[in-house]
Order: sequence, then C-alpha cells, then structure tokens
Amino acid sequence: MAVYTDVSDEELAAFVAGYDIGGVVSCKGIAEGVENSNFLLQTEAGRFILTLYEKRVEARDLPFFLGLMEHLARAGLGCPLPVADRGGKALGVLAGRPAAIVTFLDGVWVRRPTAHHCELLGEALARMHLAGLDFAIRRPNALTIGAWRPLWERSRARADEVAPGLAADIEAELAVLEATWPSDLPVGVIHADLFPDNVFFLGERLSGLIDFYFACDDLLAYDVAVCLNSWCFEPDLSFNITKGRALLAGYQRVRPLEPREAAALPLLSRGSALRFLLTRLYDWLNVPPGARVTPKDPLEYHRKMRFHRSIADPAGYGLER
Ligand SMILES: Nc1ncnc2c1ncn2[C@@H]1O[C@H](COP(=O)(O)OP(=O)(O)O)[C@@H](O)[C@H]1O
Ligand SMILES: N[C@@H](CCOP(=O)(O)O)C(=O)O
Repeated sequence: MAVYTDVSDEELAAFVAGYDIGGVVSCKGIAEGVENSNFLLQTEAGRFILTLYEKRVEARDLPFFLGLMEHLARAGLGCPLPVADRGGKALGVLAGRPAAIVTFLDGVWVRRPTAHHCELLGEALARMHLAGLDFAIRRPNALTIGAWRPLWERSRARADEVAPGLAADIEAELAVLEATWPSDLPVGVIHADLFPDNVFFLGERLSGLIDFYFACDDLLAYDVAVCLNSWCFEPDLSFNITKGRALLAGYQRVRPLEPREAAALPLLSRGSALRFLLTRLYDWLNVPPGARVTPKDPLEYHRKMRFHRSIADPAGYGLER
C-alpha cells in the first residue's frame, strides 16, 4: 500500500472544487505502488487518479512529467491525461504536497506476463521512444550512473545486514560500471520504470502506460534493458529467453536497435539491475514511520545483476539480427 500522506475530507473537497469534475463521491487509497500516494477518486464526472507526489519527485520536474503525458497522448499512445483545474493548471497543492488529477486508464496489469505480452510491451516502448523525440522539455536522468554512488553511500554501512557479502559485490559492480558505462548511444525520452505494474492490458490488447514519474532523457537502449529485467525473468529468477526474444522483436519492429546499442545490452542490463537494487536497498532500510507501503525485495535485483554478468553477447537475451 502506498499512502504516505493522508488527506482530510475537507481538504479534498476544497481541492476538487477547483476543477470542473463535479463533487467528490468517494476517494480510496490505492494498494499498489511505492513512490507516491495514489487515490482512486470518484467524482460526479467519473473516475480519476489523484496523486500526491512524495519523496523522489522534485516539484520542478512535474511540468516535464505532466507535459510528457499530454505529448504522448496527443501522439496516440495510451496514457493518462492530466486534468487542468479551472485556472488551466494541471499541478496543485494538497495536504502540503504537490498534487495532480489524471484521467483513469482502463485495463489491468498482468502478474505473469507471457511472451505475447512482452512483444506488445516491446512495441509500445519503441513507439514511446519515437513519439518522445519531438518533446520539447528536457530532464536529465537523476538516477543514472553518476547518481548511483551517492545513493549507494547512503546504504553501504548496512548492506550486509540484508545479505552477507552484498556490500563488496555492489562496490565491485559499481566500479566496473563507472569505468565502462557508454555515453555515445542514441538518446531520447525514456520511461525508466516500465515494469509490468505500469503497463495495462484490456484482454490481449495493450491499453496504455502509466507512472511517468521517473521519465527523463537518457540512452534509449537503457529503457530496453529496464524492461528485459522487469518482464523476462521467471518467479524463480531464471531468465526466459523466449520472452526476451519476443520483447526485442516487438521493439525492433518499430525501432531497430543500432548494432552498438545491441552490443551494449549486457552492460546496460547490469546497470539497470544495479539501479533498482540500490533504490530498493535504500527503501528496505528506510521505511518512513507511519507509511503504508510494502518495500520491494532488493535481492531480486542482485540475482538479476549477477545473471547479466554471465551474458557477453545480446544473443543471450534472444536478440535476432
Ligand atoms: N491513470 C491511472 N488509471 C488507472 N489506474 C491507475 C492510474 N494511475 C495509477 N493507477 C493505479 O495506481 C497504482 C499505483 O500507481 P503508480 O503510478 O505505479 O504508483 P507509484 O508512483 O507510487 O509507483 C497502479 O498500479 C494502478 O493500479
Ligand atoms: N519499479 C520500481 C519501484 C517503483 O515503483 P512503481 O510502483 O512506480 O513501479 C521497483 O520495482 O523497484
């Protein structure tokens, strides 16, 4: 459950009165997500999502996130649309937090993605990358290679409490990645957190993408690596090459990877695994008092990181050329 900030009925009614969406019928905290406080808001005009932006979201980045959703929706991608208040603003303040209302996206996320889901996801990711090319606002990735060491410093002293030997392994991996991280690959707007819980399906059709609050400018192929990590491992943490092949085929049907991007996939996958290992480790060790949240397992990403070290060639992910 991710609700970090509670909202009183009075505060909510006053906030919603600033919009042209009728009065509040109900408002329930959503039992998913870990980053922000999300509520399913039912008003006289229908269903919406109310989000209060928490710890990792900087208020100065919100015009990027909200503008990106509008841009992608205009380009025909399924994604939530920010709702403007009566003054034309999509961003407000509620219970002392930056807050926005976005449209409700129909669909459900799949707990056990199949190769078919992976293929549709790959296609949607590539479409998002192409649609983002003419988005005007820039946002450097606040959670890329240069940010990992400062993040790591905040957990290092306690890492071996989570698993003996973890600190030394992370230290060694970070040093390798810092020395070899690529800087000459195609860049553009990436989602950066396109896990299965951020992709909705209606039956066998992909209905849209949500949760753009890590989106930024970075290496496009890094986003592919994030998805290989989050979509193509089985619950026992073995890599499913059929799913990898489907994801990469779906992506390449829309945007073929350049040979240098393909060659970098093992390294980018290691980096992506380390990035989620580090944020999960920090969150595991620092649950805010009173927060209703279930921290995610950091060791899942440690196992994935170790798998990627054994892959020297992108064919190991099912990449076909
Ligand atoms: N626009 C939307 N339409 C429908 N459901 C949504 C929408 N946005 C969020 N949700 C629901 O809220 C949950 C948490 O949202 P998410 O953006 O992933 O949270 P967080 O930012 O905390 O990670 C999602 O899994 C989904 O169930
Ligand atoms: N996907 C990240 C956590 C971010 O949460 P989300 O609910 O926004 O996907 C992870 O799994 O570590």
